[in-house]
Amino acid sequence: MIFRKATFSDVEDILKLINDYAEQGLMLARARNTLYEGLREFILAEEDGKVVGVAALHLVWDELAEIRALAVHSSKIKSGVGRKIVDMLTDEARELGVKTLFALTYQPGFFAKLDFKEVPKESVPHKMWKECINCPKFPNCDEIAMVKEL
Ligand SMILES: CC(=O)SCCNC(=O)CCNC(=O)[C@H](O)C(C)(C)COP(=O)(O)OP(=O)(O)OC[C@H]1O[C@@H](n2cnc3c(N)ncnc32)[C@H](O)[C@@H]1OP(=O)(O)O
Repeated sequence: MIFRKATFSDVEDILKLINDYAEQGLMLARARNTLYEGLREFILAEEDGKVVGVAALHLVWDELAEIRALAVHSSKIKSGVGRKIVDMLTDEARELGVKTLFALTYQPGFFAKLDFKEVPKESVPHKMWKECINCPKFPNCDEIAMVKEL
């Protein structure tokens, strides 16, 4: 398995991976245009030419960044792919000077394993929510806020 930055030729595979889970209500769906615009944020896992895992590091504000769009193919669940991708994005965040890394998720147990702590949504910086207005669930967010101080 190799872990690498995403390129244009990965877009359709990434969309399918994310949006299949979105249909099950496990994560938010992505539109093709936003994926192109944010393509440089993505790291993926590839095995036998197939994309089997993906996630993005999104910079939000001064020293603040988000792990988003994390998805591992069902055939590779619980084999360390998600951890490896989030660890790589965490290293990248550190290099950039990020001090607070967060995720909004329905999988707090996974993020807890990676030393993220659950926090009350009201306690997180307002800047963290600046893109929520574009979310179909706004203002009724039911995701859990997980934070890791770097
Ligand atoms: C910010 C966001 O994008 S939230 C969206 C998250 N994505 C989804 O829910 C889509 C569907 N789910 C998935 O794609 C995967 O199950 C993921 C991304 C949640 C986890 O990826 P995996 O590659 O299976 O996790 P990985 O194998 O690296 O697990 C790391 C550790 O977390 C544990 N773990 C994995 N998933 C979970 C979970 N859902 N709940 C609790 N613990 C978990 C593993 O057992 C492992 O523990 P260990 O180190 O003690 O062995």
